[in-house]
Amino acid sequence: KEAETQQKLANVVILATGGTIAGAGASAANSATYQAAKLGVDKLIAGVPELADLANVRGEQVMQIASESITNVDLLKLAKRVSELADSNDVDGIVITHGTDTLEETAYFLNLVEKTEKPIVVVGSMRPGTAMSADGMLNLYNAVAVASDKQSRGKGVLVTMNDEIQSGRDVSKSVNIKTEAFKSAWGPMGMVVEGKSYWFRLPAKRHTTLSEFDIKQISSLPQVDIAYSYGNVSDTAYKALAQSGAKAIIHAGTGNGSVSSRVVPALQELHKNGVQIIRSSHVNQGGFVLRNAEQPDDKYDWVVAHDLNPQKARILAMVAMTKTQDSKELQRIFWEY
Ligand SMILES: NC(=O)C[C@H](N)C(=O)O
Repeated sequence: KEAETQQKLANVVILATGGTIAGAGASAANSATYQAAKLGVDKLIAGVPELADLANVRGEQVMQIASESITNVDLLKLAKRVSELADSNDVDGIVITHGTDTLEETAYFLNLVEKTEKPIVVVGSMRPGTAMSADGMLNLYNAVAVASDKQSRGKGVLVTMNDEIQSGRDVSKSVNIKTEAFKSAWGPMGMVVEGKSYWFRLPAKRHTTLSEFDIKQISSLPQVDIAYSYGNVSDTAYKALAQSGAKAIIHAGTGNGSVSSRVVPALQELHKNGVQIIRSSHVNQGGFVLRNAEQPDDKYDWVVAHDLNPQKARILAMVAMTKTQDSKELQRIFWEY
């Protein structure tokens, strides 16, 4: 009987990378003061025995770090392992446990480069497992539920936090401390409640199998950096980033991705020297940057990130620049993904 149920259940692999979901604090009252990336994947799985009701689950520790320390090399390593597993006949779905600080970047990266319809779900927690009302157990349970559900196939990389199913493209950490941290300007795709998914919308942007990018063809990522804008900003950071080798600079602009008159000349100069300038917005609840609004992008040959926040724009620019250095092509890619 047991063997029969095992056969019917989906095979889900949990790839653990660290983060608060694997964190531990000194006491149950420590919901914000703790060390991330302490618990191994076997302990995470053992902590939620109910996972066995949802799927045949096995774990792999890909790395053990807080997500603010993830590098491009780590990102490639993780994505390549996801791709190998997705190609394997005995894997139906993949869950990635991840710190929440850069979870949105990893989820978007995988959404762009993984050539599979199999569900890939990225999940984290806002409180360590040792804290009162820890959110990691339920988030992980929900992630495995979504990853083992056939309905989740072909919907792009997903994120399950706080009972919501979010698109890995759209979702962003919008609040810290609170468990309702992950929001998307375009709303969640669905809900997951007591192990069952309820879907309401689909992503309109190209992803996974419909993406022109493939992790199997990517062995390194170009240097793309972000410069933050504010009143009284100078061009120092932009120039320094270019000097350190940035192939593109994401302008984390005010409002509509506006650029201070003190910075415009430097950006024109940097672009003449081959650095792509990509205008995004750092407003909190979803920027919306349009070409030639605020700045004459056609004239300067700059690119706009549209609704992508600066950190997501960096991910797309890196992926796009593995294939093209042409600003028109980059702009097409920014509209389509
Ligand atoms: N809630 C978290 O996971 C935060 C942690 N700093 C991380 O990203 O690894």
